[in-house]
Amino acid sequence: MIKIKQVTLHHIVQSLKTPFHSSSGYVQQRESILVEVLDEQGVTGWGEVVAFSTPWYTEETISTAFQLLKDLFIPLLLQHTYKHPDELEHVFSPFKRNFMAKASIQSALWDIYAQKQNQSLSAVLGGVRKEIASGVVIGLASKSEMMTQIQQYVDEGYQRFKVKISPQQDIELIEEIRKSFPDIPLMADANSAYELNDIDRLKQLDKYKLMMIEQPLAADDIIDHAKLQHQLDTPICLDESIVTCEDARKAIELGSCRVINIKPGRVGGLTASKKIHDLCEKNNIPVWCGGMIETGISRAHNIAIATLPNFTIPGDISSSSKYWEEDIVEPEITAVNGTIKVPTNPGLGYIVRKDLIEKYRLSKTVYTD
Ligand SMILES: O=C(O)CCC(=O)C1=CC=C[C@@H](O)[C@@H]1C(=O)O
Ligand SMILES: [Mg+2]
Repeated sequence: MIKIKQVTLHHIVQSLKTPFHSSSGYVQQRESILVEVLDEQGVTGWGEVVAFSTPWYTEETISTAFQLLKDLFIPLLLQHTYKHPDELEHVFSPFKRNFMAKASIQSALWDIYAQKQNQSLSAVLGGVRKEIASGVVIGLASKSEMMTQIQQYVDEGYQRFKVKISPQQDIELIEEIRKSFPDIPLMADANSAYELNDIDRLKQLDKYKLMMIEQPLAADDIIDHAKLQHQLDTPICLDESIVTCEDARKAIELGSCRVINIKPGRVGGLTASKKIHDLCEKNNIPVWCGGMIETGISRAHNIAIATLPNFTIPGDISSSSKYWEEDIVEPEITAVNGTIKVPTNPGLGYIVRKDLIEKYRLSKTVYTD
């Protein structure tokens, strides 16, 4: 049984090495809340709130998550005892959405649970891979900067390249990339920058052998995504549209996508990620793990979930050094020749560096039962 006796929220901020642009948002200073959970037997688990400072990706923010953790989710966590982290889903279920806040606690509980089983997080989740293929994201920038970055990441050995697109920069960009890199595994992420009216424009992308187009239309529009998918050869991958397992079921049933991007934070944690994974597997929909410009803590959770069998496409899990001068885990996460080794030691498998947390910390708040 797991009984939690203390939760500490570390609110930190780090500068990205280079600012990150997508069609819907921009990040330079990355705020995060690191969630340190301690059980009665002295085992510590770590989670991370991956919401951004403003609601440009989904509606949650660092402040909304902080508020709800403090007022609701931490007091609830402290009230119960747990045989398994899945039980938290039920404890939090009376409260709608706010999945990134919920996921941060649940991930920490998974970390504790794995340590108590003396197994890696990957093993307790049912992972089957010893290493995962690493992909990389190229944010919106000038065409020439994006080309330079792609070359750099090709040289580093990454196995999949995702470029951000928008109606202002799409066909010509992809055309130019394909001229220089005819065969790289390439995909485009639009972060909802298009409307169904843009169908002719999107159809023009079919000739570039993209692995998929991610989230072309609005997050709440799986009907139009289905109409679009029926007319496109290129598979659609849904990101923002899938926040629950039910969303995934409906999108699959309607034919709104042929691939799903799972981000544990977006869907409420590792338990929900596993459920969506299983549903997709049954329906022959491959999945991959997205990224949230996160620290090594959330990256470690992502690595663990990406070892499940239906994560067959390289995701957005890249080296810590892509964004950070120094990551707050040791060893840092490193893709070597486009591959990340999955840690085998109990729990997360990385040591969290409290010295660095202190260095980047804006505030620390402790809650006890
Ligand atoms: O973490 C990474 O390396 C990539 C992150 C990334 O591409 C995204 C994070 C958050 C919002 C988006 O702009 C984008 C995505 O939609 O996947
Ligand atoms: Mg996306």
